[in-house]
Amino acid sequence: MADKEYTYSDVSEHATKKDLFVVIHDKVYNASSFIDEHPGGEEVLLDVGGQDATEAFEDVGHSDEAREILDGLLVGKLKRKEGDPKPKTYESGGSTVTTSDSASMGIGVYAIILIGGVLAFGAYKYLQSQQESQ
Ligand code: HEM
Repeated sequence: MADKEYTYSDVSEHATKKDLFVVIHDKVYNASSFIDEHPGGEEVLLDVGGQDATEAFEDVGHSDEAREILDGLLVGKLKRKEGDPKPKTYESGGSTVTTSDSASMGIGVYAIILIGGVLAFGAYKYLQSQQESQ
């Protein structure tokens, strides 16, 4: 059953509390048995019912336990057709994507510190040579 393929339009037909499919990382999950137990409430799950919930799910930073529950709800995988919405937020199939942004920020900060250091050293050397020539 878990290797059944669903298109977006198949998934979008399951958007009620008793029959609730969500797509996360191109896999299709039936969340209706879990919705009453969801610590984040039923409202958020109903909001993404029948749609791609990858971004909403990853934004919350769900635990490994949440991912295990997800495994148990798997009903199939998503079959993409041309014109379907693009997969959301993940490029490498990994779980966290926002890290690349902060990594490049980090390099920028180091570059500024490095340039500042080089300039300060140059100024120090320059003043030293001025003093020596007096
Ligand atoms: C079928 C998919 C989902 C499963 C199996 C699931 C499971 C869980 C679990 C087990 C927790 C407890 C904390 C943790 O272990 O991370 C949790 C918390 C939470 N979930 Fe989900 N979740 C799903 C989808 C979503 C979606 C689509 C949203 C949309 C925003 C969402 C929003 C939240 C929020 C806000 C919390 C935090 C609640 C709190 O700490 O008060 N969840 N979820």
